[in-house]
Amino acid sequence: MNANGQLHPARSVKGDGSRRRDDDDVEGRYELGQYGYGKNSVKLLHVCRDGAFHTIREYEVSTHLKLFSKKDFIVGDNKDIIATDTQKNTVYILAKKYGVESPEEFALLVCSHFLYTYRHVVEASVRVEEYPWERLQVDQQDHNHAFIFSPRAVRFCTVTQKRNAGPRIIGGLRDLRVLKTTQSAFTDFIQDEYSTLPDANDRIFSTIVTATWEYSTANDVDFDAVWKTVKECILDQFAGPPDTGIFSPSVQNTLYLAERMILDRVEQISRIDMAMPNKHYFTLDLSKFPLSIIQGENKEVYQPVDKPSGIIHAMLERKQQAMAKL
Ligand SMILES: O=c1[nH]c(=O)c2[nH]c(=O)[nH]c2[nH]1
Repeated sequence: MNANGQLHPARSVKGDGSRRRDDDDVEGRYELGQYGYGKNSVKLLHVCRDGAFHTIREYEVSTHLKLFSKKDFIVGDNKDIIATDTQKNTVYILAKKYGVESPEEFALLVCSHFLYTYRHVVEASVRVEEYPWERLQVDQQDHNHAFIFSPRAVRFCTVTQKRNAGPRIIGGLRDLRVLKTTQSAFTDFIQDEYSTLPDANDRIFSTIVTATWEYSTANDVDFDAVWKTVKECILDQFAGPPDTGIFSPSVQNTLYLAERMILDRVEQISRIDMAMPNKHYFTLDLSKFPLSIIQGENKEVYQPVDKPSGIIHAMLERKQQAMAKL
């Protein structure tokens, strides 16, 4: 606490209360645009020990701060800098003091710590990426303290908070790679002098899904449950029931239906943005080879082609009147 009884002195305010303006270009010719600094990828393993039953969460945490003053950039005055090394230490200390809940809750905690502790921080942004550890099962029984890395999809979030404003919480999922061998077609598209792709009534559909979504609130959200629901909706719309599957007329339509299902299921999500590259598995025309080698139509051997890939993306958001009702 300082002499004025302030818990957290506003460090960019001079003794006489006026703001320092020594952060403009000396000759007034240029203006600094977006700026900020922080620590990327602070690696953290948190172990929660409940007797013999242990739970882990492993994160990479990136912290970014925007300070009121730009004097560190412009005149080389470091007095306002919260060193990136200090930011790294803060991540560990907060994890030790308060534990590690979901990525979103931990990011909210780190953001509010920086804004509360340093009055000259005008914006804090924290990204958390979670390592996909799953509890090991032995003979269908959960292991007390052993885990297996199951990289089915990477979970991440970004929380950004400006001083005197609520947090903006973005949840995310990436690297969810899926493939199905039927129930996908692509027909009826423009055929003109530039086209060579024939209609496909039954093709392989494979993609690597990325999704990011924005929460309209931080209150009473079970972030872990929401992440699972988002993943389930995407898989549901991609795969459908185990015996029959679900028909996809295009990547576009499958992507849209997944987004719609997510907005239907999770009312705290205000918008969702998804990208699905079309990872091509081309049908090989083997008809020119002798019949003694090739028996009938080839529906077994495909050619995976990584690049180029199609890329389909769309953002779906609630209309304003629907938001007002929430
Ligand atoms: O689902 C698809 N959407 C497209 O826009 C497209 N374009 C393409 O060549 N193949 C596909 N598949």
